[in-house]
Amino acid sequence: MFPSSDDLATRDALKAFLRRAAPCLSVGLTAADAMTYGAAIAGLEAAGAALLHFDVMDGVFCPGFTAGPPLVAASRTKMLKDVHLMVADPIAVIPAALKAGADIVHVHPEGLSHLHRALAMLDVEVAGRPARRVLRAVALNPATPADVVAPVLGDIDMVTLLAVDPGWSGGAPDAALGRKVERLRRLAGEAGADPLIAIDGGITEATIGVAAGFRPDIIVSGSAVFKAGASVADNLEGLRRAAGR
Ligand SMILES: O=C(CO)[C@@H](O)[C@H](O)COP(=O)(O)O
Repeated sequence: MFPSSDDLATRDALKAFLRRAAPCLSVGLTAADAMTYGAAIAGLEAAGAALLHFDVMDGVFCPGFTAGPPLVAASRTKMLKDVHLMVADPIAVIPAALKAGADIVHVHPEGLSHLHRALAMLDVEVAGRPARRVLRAVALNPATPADVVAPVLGDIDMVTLLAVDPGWSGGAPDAALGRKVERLRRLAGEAGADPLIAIDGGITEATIGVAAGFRPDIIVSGSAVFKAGASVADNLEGLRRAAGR
């Protein structure tokens, strides 16, 4: 469900809250009908979703465009705002994402010259909420090795492994992704770090069991929640059941 004020007190408390719900679903709002985003958010809250995932696309880093920080700001919700910056210049977008109230911000290292700088920009309090810091996340494309995050494991709270290139669809969690999760766990252990691990892309009722088998803390799903035919509540329940929750 939703985090209590104790769960929100520190980054570690928030990570522990998300781990208690593992695999916690982060639901991609942009898969919903844009004319009904408000109703979609209300439906997710009623169905007990804890994380609302925003795919921010700029048409440069990935195909397609989405509304970005203005949509994050306009989305009034008790869910945590999980913002995935799929943009060519995250450093330019981070200030607006923070101002919009993001609780988690993902940056991609691919094409980014200054990953440390971007992560340092995320080391701030959540906009408008007291004494709580943003969770700093790095998202990796399927072809990007887990080792890329090794130098920054001490500076991040979460790593998201994509099963599909940003902006595309059709990927699915597979054995290679499982090996990448294991490699990430090993790197984190060596660094004395303990990031949340998320899997994103190609998640359906048929594939979520494979993803859950890799024991991630978070699984991102959009289309399988909003476009799978049944109601949002039933689709969420089906995903949770198939994930073994
Ligand atoms: O970020 C990406 C990659 O384009 C997506 O994986 C979405 O985050 C999830 O979308 P669905 O495939 O679940 O609709």
